[in-house]
Amino acid sequence: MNSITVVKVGGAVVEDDAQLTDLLKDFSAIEGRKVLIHGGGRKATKLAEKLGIETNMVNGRRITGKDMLDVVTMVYGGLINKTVVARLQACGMNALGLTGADMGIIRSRKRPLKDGIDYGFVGDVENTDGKTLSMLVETGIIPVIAPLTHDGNGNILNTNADTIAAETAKALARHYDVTLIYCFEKKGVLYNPDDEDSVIPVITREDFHKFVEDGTVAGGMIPKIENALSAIDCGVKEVIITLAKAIDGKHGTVIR
Ligand SMILES: Nc1ncnc2c1ncn2[C@@H]1O[C@H](COP(=O)(O)OP(=O)(O)O)[C@@H](O)[C@H]1O
Ligand SMILES: CC(=O)N[C@@H](CCC(=O)OP(=O)(O)O)C(=O)O
Repeated sequence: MNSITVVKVGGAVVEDDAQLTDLLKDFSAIEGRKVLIHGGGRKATKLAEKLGIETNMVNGRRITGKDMLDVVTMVYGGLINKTVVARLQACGMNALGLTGADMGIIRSRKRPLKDGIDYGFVGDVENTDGKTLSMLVETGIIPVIAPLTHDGNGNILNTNADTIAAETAKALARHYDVTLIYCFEKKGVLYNPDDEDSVIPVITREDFHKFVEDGTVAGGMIPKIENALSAIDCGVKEVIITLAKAIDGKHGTVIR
């Protein structure tokens, strides 16, 4: 099987222009087939605040009312996605910006009430079209995917970018040997959040449960590792969580 690299870049990097430019240069240098998934939660929160729309996050997921849905559609599908595509084109990469609605690549279902919480216009992924993505990739296109999905009835839904990355990697695993790299602003999953160099080299499902229990892993890192583990369970060959400046696959935390 041919190989493919799926890179997910998080909100803190997307928000910082210099970091984003560096990451896109490094992403351009990755050899072979590749796909980029971007987040942008922090940018959406800032724009929403300017517009007087309050942000509420529950378990790392944004409660997405109608006004917030408009904000995230503009920020993820427009501002960030198109900026990233333009920058990649400048690096000589034939990038194509997509949301999950484009070519119907990621279909989702509006999340039902969970523990009495109404997440609003948030989508749980039901199906990802790896065949169409691989067709694009095989013609030399580099898909750049925003964290937006559609329900097949004309509605855009907001979906966590780490989940989009895992689901995309899983769908591509039927066609390729997939390496999934989650990059963010830290060197990996850390034993001690105050010690930047305390990178945990390998995390298994067993370690993960232990780290959640003792508080080593918290906040947004919990769903990120859950997504990483689910990708491994579904045939993704390798998952790495690492610093945006170190996406060469040789650094960070390996999820097994
Ligand atoms: N053990 C840990 N190691 C590294 N980061 C951790 C850890 N536990 C919690 N975190 C937090 O998780 C955050 C990453 O999750 P999140 O903000 O959702 O990332 P992203 O922006 O890439 O989606 C880090 O910024 C950090 O604050
Ligand atoms: C439903 C949900 O929570 N969606 C996320 C999508 C963006 C995202 O995941 O961005 P980061 O990777 O920068 O965190 C949100 O709106 O924050």
